Amino acid sequence: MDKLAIVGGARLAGEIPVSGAKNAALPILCAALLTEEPLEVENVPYLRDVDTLLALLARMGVAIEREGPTVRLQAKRIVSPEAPYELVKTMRASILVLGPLVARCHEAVVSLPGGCAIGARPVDQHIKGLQALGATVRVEHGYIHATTPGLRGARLVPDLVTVTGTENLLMAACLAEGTTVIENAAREPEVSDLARCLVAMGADIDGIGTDTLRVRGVPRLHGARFRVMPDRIETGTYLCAAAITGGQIRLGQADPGSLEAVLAKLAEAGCRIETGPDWVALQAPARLWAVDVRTAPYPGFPTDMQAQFMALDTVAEGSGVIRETIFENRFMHAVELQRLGADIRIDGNTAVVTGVTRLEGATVMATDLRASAGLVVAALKAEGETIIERIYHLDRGYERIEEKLGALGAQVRRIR
Ligand SMILES: CC(=O)N[C@H]1[C@@H](OP(=O)(O)OP(=O)(O)OC[C@H]2O[C@@H](n3ccc(=O)[nH]c3=O)[C@H](O)[C@@H]2O)O[C@H](CO)[C@@H](O)[C@@H]1O
Ligand SMILES: C=C(OP(=O)(O)O)C(=O)O
Repeated sequence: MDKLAIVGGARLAGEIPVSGAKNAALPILCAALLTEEPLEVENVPYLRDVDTLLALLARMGVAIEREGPTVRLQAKRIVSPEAPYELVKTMRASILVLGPLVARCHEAVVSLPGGCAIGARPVDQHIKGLQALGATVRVEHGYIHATTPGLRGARLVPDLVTVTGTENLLMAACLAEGTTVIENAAREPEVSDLARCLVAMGADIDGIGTDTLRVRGVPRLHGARFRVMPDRIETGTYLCAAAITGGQIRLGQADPGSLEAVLAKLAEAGCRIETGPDWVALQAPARLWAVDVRTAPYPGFPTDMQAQFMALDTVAEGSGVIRETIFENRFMHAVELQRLGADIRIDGNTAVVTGVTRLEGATVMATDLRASAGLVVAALKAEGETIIERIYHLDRGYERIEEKLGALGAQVRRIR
């Protein structure tokens, strides 16, 4: 298993480009299931999760060609509307094939994703929504079996804000007969990116970017070409990496408008932030101030940036209170940060982080994707060498991470 070795202390400086967003690319690639015509998706990042999803789509009979960051998919005929446990267990986002398969094939058999390091993560709201659209759904032996004579539009009100739940129901609604209204919809920019791709494919969707999506079903969707938005979480992670080292960086091909809550917190921590239409630059102070963070659905502070900010607070001036409101078990990085010398007290969903003047390199274990990102941020500041084990988590979501950090002057190498 690959490991990452980071020698902390280098001040990050320079410019790198942001990759396409994992969490937008995954649902958009699944949208290819909704049409027999070709869908050409640009700016698709090279990530393990993308490989997993493309393998799953290929199994279903989707023809796939990849040329650099462009992926061309054509689902002329779906040979098997099934997503097996072996693939779904390695990537929860595989659940995103459920809505498109039910809409297009009128049947689907998709493994339940199961729990994962950050929480139970049930998919009851996906199922409830599909039932309201006229699917018969039963869960048996760990699989969701859904069938329908044809979906019909309905008013859907999920009990909570769910990102992939909204995406699944949005894709299903595009081919349902009549109008669907999704209230309490997730407003994450990745949901809007998917919606814009669906519109490019001929879907009729109003309310994009709001919490009420109105979809007038159409009999068929057609092919399209679509460019995936920049990854706001990757952007935020590199900004944190620069911030903790007292650095100065510029990120190109970015979308600063999609990460206002994160930029505001970095400014509160003492960083100077400048933005342009497709770039963001950060200049860090010699020492950061600790900031409080409370995760919330968009436009609130993203849970996917919580670990990276916990890392910042470990060496900041003062104390920061971090509240995780989305996932019930997303503080796995705290114990690993303590191994580097951090002062963190956990009480339920709250972590109180008191800044220390130095962290020390140690061997730590990555437990999930963003926990790993938090450890990378901390390791860049820690004195001496930090070895991060199990970095396959990082490879799920960060394209060429050691190359990008290296280009900014970090001392980082992959141990194979
Ligand atoms: C591939 C992708 O886009 N992943 C993102 C997506 O995950 P994902 O879409 O899985 O997260 P959700 O928005 O669905 O989860 C939000 C909360 O709702 C709960 N819930 C969700 C669905 C459901 O049917 N029942 C239920 O109880 C979850 O357990 C969680 O506590 O949004 C999360 C929250 O921004 C991000 O951290 C993930 O990076
Ligand atoms: C939690 C994440 O991904 P997933 O929903 O695929 O587990 C993430 O991107 O931080």
